[in-house]
Amino acid sequence: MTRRFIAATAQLGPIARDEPRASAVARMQALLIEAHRRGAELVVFPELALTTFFPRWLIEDEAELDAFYETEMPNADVQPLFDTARELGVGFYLGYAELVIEGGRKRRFNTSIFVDKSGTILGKYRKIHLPGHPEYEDWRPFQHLEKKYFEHGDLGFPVFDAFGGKMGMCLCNDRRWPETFRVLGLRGAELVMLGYNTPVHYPPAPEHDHLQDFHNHLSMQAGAYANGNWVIGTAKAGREEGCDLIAGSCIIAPTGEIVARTQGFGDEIAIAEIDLDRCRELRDNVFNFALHREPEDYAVICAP
Ligand SMILES: NC(=O)N[C@@H](C(=O)O)c1ccc(O)cc1
Repeated sequence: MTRRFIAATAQLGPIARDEPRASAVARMQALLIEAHRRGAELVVFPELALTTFFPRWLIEDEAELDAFYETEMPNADVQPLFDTARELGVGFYLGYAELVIEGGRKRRFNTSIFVDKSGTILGKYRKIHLPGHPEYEDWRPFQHLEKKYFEHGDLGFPVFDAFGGKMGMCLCNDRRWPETFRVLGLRGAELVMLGYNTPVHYPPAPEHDHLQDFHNHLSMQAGAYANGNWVIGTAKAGREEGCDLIAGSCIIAPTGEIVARTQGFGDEIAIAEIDLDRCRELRDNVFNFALHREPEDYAVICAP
C-alpha cells in the first residue's frame, strides 16, 4: 500500500455565536471540495469547528450551554459533511464539543474524531490538557472556561491505522506539551492531526501576545522533529466575536520544516504531499528511540 498522499489543512475563519451549524458545515464542505479538487485525500479541520469558541463566555443557563455540544456524531447537521467526504473518498479530522450521558450524569468533552474515506469514524480523542480556569474571573477581557465546560479526556492518546500508516490526534493546548507528541511517537504515530483556537491576547501574560504565532509553530515543529512525525495543525482564525484568533495553519514534515501554510485569517486550505516513509529520516537516526532513548533517567516526568 502506498504511503504517499496529499493532505490539506482546512482553516476556518471566525464562527459567530449565532451561526447555525449548517452554515459551519457548508463552509467545511466547500473547503473539502476544494481540497479534493487539488488532490487531497485527507482534510484536517479545527478544534470546536461546528460552533464559536464558547468557553470565552460564562454561560450559566444549562440549556444554552448544552446547545453548543453534540450528543451524537454524525448528527443531522453534520451528516452532509460526512456524505460529501464519503462521495469524494476523502478522510477528515473534526473537532467538536461532545456531551454524553454516562452513569446518569452529563459528561462533557472537547473531542476530535478521525473519519476514514468510507465515512467510518476510525478514531476518537478527548482533550487531555485543558487550559484556562474553572470559574468566572472578572478581570479578564474574555474568559477561557475550558476547565469548567470540559472534563479531562479519558481516552488517553490513541493511535489508529489509516492511509497505510499510524495516525494520532490531539487538540490545541496539547500541542504545547512535549509529552503529547512523545506518547504518540512511542505508539508509532507517523502523522499527528490537531485543531486549535488560540487568542492573540493572553490575559495572564500579555507581554507574550506578540509571540503567539511563534509559540504555535515552535511547539508543532518541535513535536514533529523530536518524534519524526508529520503534523497537520489547523486554526480557527480571525476576529471571532471581538476576540482575535491566530491563524498560521500548516503542514510540517518530520524534519520540523513547514511545507505548507495558510496565508490569511479566513476559510482557506493549504496542501502538501505527505510521505509517511519520511518519518524514517528521523526515527532511524537521531530519534531512533530503541537505540538512543534513556527512559531510566526520565522517571521524574511521570511522577504526579
Ligand atoms: N483552545 C486552546 O486550548 N487554547 C489554548 C492554547 O492555544 O494553548 C489557550 C490559549 C490562550 C489562553 O489564554 C488559554 C488557552
